[in-house]
Parts: sequence; C-alpha cells; structure tokens
Amino acid sequence: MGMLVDGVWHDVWYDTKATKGHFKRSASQFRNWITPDGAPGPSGEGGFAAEADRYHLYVSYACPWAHRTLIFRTLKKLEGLITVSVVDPLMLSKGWEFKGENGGTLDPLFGASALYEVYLKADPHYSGRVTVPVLWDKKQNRMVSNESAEIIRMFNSAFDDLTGSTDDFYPEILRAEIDALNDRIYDTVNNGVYKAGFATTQEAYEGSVTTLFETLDSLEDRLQKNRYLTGGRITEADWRLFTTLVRFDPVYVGHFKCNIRRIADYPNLYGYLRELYQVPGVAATLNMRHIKEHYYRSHTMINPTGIVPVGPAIDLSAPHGREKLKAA
Ligand SMILES: N[C@@H](CCC(=O)N[C@@H](CS)C(=O)NCC(=O)O)C(=O)O
Repeated sequence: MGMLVDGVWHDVWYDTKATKGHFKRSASQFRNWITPDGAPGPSGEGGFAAEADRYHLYVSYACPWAHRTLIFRTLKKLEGLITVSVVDPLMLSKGWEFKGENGGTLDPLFGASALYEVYLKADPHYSGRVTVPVLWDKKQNRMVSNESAEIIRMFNSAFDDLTGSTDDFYPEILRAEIDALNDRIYDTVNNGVYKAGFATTQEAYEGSVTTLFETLDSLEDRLQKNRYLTGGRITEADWRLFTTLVRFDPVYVGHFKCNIRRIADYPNLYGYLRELYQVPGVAATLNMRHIKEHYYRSHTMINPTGIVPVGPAIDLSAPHGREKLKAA
C-alpha cells in the first residue's frame, strides 16, 4: 500500500490523523473520455475515438470500482474490443502488482511489475494514489481515465456503432433519478463500507456504519415494489450497487465491521442481488477468491494474522423469486 509523490513511490497507509479518524477517498486525476468520433467528452481532452483493439483496461477482481467496468465491458459486448489485465489480489508494499498467476495476468503493454509503473508512463511526475481501474489508450500511449464512474458511461454508449449493442443503462428519461440514487449510494454504501472499515476512531466508525444501514434499510423498502432501483429496468445505479452487495456478506460484515445485519437478512436486497448475479455474463466477472484474499490479506492493520475466513456459505445461483415484480 502506498502512493506516488512527484513520480517517486512511497509505502504509506491512508493518513486519517488529519481527518479525525475519517477515511477520505481522493479524486481521480485522469478524466478524458472515449467518444464515438473522438470529440471531447464532459471533462479532459478530446482525441480518444472509439476503435476496436485500441484501449486496454487494468483491473483488480477484488475492487468494487473496477468490477463495475468489467460488468459493463461484458454487458456492452466489448470483450472482443477492449483487452484486460488483472492485478494480483494482494496489495502490499508495492501497491497493485502483476504476477501472472492464480487468475492474475502480467502487463502486456509495458511488462510492468507494479501498476505504479503504468501511472509513471502516463505522467513521470504523478502525485497521488495508484488505483484500479485504469483505461489506457494503446494508440497514443496515454491514460484515458482512472475514474470508474466515467469509464462505465463511456462503455455504455461510445462503442455502440462498433458492437451493435443498444442496451442503455443510463437512459435520458431516468438520468436525474439515477444520479440521485448514485449520489446517496456512493457516499453511504459503496464508499460507506470503506469509511466504516478504515475508520480509526469509534465515532467515525459508528457514524459511517449507522448511515450505511439507514440506506440499506431504505433500499430494502424500495425493492419491495420495484424490481430494480428505478422500476422495471436495470440501470447503471443497479450495477453500481451490485458490486458492493456481492462483497458485503463475505467481506464487509466481518472485515469492515458492517455487521448490524447481513444482506442475507434482507429478503428483497438478497433476492435482487441473486437476480443481478444471474444476468448472463455477470457471474464470470466475479472472482470471490481474489475478493476475499485481497481484503483479508492486504489490510494487515485490520487483520494482522492474514487468516481468510472460510464462510459464509452463500448460493447466488439459487432462485431469486423476483419474477413476481414487473420488469420493463
Ligand atoms: N474513484 C476511483 C476509486 C478507485 C479505487 O479507490 N480503487 C481502489 C481499489 S478498490 C484502489 O486501487 N486503491 C489503491 C489505493 O488507494 O492506493 C474509481 O471509482 O475509479
């Protein structure tokens, strides 16, 4: 675990002293957009046109933010167009590394042994955290983006002419509702579990865990009548929630102390989780071994023995029973 400061790697853990025990996630710095014709997107520079075999995605199977991009790559039929590298599940003194074993790959672009070397190719003076996912442009040899929320928006629409996929997970008519759901779910659930888990004061932990479960309780109510978060169709908001829900009982309940309830205790959320998992292609994006290994063995200050728990016994392929609710 560490970060780059003016192009030099430092092995340091998150500094929560300055924030009274609260974990603060820093903003991503590479914010360009792939567009159908290379026109500039909402931020960054233009020049990143959608093309087959031009872009490469660096992910960790463990990471919920990277997981979103893998799901969109599959659902939007981009697997043949965008290549992928997978880091080793352990994130220790060199940060994310390429080992080429047990489901992780090597780095085919630069032969890097650690992801920070890829960040240095993008900017030799980079200062900041070295995070996954990273979307790389092989043609211009530049980093397109390291912000998953924006990478999934690009995948949702930029390549449609090449793939013929017209599935739209961010439809115009639902955008305001999706944005509002995303804001709350990002802050209190996706990032909420990390805020609880990385808190270094009792007060910071209790505040985050309370807010997290208030949101889960309200989502449980919402999913009583709605098949998906916005109603009858699956949107981006569902996939962003899914990657946290699927890690919740195996990791966040124990490792991050998010243990007021389990997802398995919420009938609607649990059925919804199983339904999303059963969408064709999605199960193959999930690697539970990498997920458990990463959290329980990388955060040595939280789990010094590095023991990875065996359970819980969960069958995500069991019938979900959500058909009784209307789908669009
Ligand atoms: N805002 C980023 C956050 C990504 C992120 O924080 N990824 C974590 C893994 S789950 C990471 O790589 N952390 C390394 C670090 O913070 O040093 C995104 O959504 O793309």
